[in-house]
Amino acid sequence: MMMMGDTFGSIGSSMASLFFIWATIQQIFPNHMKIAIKEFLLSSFQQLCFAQRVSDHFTNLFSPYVEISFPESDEYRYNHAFSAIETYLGSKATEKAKHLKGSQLKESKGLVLKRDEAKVRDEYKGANVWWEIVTSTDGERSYKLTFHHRERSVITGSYVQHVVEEGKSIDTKNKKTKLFTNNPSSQWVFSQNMWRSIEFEHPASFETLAMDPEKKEEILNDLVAFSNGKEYYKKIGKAWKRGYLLYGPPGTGKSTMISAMANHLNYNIYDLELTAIKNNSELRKLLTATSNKSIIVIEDIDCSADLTANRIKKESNSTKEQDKDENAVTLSGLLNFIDGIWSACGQERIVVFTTNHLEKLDPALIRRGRMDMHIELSYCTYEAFKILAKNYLDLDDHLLFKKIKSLFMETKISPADVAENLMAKNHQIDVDGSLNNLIKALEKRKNYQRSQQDGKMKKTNKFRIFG
Ligand SMILES: Nc1ncnc2c1ncn2[C@@H]1O[C@H](COP(=O)(O)OP(=O)(O)OP(=O)(O)O)[C@@H](O)[C@H]1O
Repeated sequence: MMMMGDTFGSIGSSMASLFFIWATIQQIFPNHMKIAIKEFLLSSFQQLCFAQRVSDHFTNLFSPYVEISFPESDEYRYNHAFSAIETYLGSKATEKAKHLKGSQLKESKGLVLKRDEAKVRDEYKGANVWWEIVTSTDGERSYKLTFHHRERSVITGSYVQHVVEEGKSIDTKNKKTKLFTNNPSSQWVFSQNMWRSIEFEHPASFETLAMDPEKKEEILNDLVAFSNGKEYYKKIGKAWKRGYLLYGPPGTGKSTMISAMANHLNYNIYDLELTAIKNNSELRKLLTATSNKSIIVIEDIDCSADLTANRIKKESNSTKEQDKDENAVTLSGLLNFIDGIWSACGQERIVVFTTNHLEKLDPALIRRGRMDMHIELSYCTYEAFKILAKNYLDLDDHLLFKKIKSLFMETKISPADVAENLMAKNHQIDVDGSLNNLIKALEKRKNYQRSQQDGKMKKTNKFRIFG
């Protein structure tokens, strides 16, 4: 197969020879003969170029090979297929490669070893293909894929897609997760700078999350089924997204669970601060700028903007409501994103709302189908305590566990407060000290809850006597 580079190479060497001959002629022949020789040489060179082009044309016409090119940028935009191909080829059989390249990128989890060879052969469903990186004269890089024309349907039908998807999935596995927060619109520059991000390094995991093991298993299975559900969502014709509503008192692990979700799935987190958004149009721009494989979080949704107002009241005053739509983030704006047309703009998105006050939320916002799973995170149970004891004290059992178990049955305490008592002082684990601290805290709380209960009882009795 004749390649473009080869053509330039052979024309270049012919030109060099011509210049050499011309320099020799200049010294040997008289002037009148030089002109005739020059004309002869020029016409020979033109014929040579023409012959070369014709030869290339015929070589390509009769060559059984097909080539596809994947340039690094396409119409001034970065071509993401290029980097996916690069990752895929880089990861291909590094153990067999003789030339490797090691790099530690800022956004990558560890040292990455890649194959560093210009040409790579690959095999797919019995078909052989060759990849080569080529650089044009103006420095533009592209990947050239060559294969036999009889494999055309398998290569264009599924191989190319397989390479791009595999490359993207390797990138996702290696990539560090990020935590994004929205900037106020005064800082946006032509749809840029909407979000600022930092590396997300929270160590939370489902293993260390203290909650009922069965419930935890159910959530974990749901998340995994979601992330593997591409074909399923396509089949049923629904946007590939899922909503989780996390509710419960403060310190029960709602934020910790979001971190565990992100770490488990390797998704980015977009922490959406609704109070920094002026209207629905800004909300829409922000949400469409989020990436796939991400968790969009609105924490304390009951406190975020005016989303809890009664819709019946709104409907009775629709013109006022329209004005408001343009000047504020409204419930309808948010609902529109969650399951309206905008939700289909992205793939593989999880939306999480958290609240301490479930009763304050508009039922439209949390109805099933929008928020697919309602997860209650509640006070610490003995089962949850055992997970915290394992995390903080590396302990499966202890003499004091029996007493602690009976106290948990009568006392409401958040996992955050339990964790606080078990936490090592000066990084030295002190099992007895920590467990005794916890027992004291539980007893104190038990007495407080009893006195509250007694107070309530007295009030009710007073009411009965004088009522
Ligand atoms: N279920 C839990 N499992 C493990 N640790 C927990 C759990 N709940 C709370 N904690 C600990 O308590 C701290 C506070 O918890 P977290 O912020 O997740 O609670 P929250 O429910 O989001 O609270 P808030 O409603 O006040 O935002 C965490 O950093 C974590 O150490």
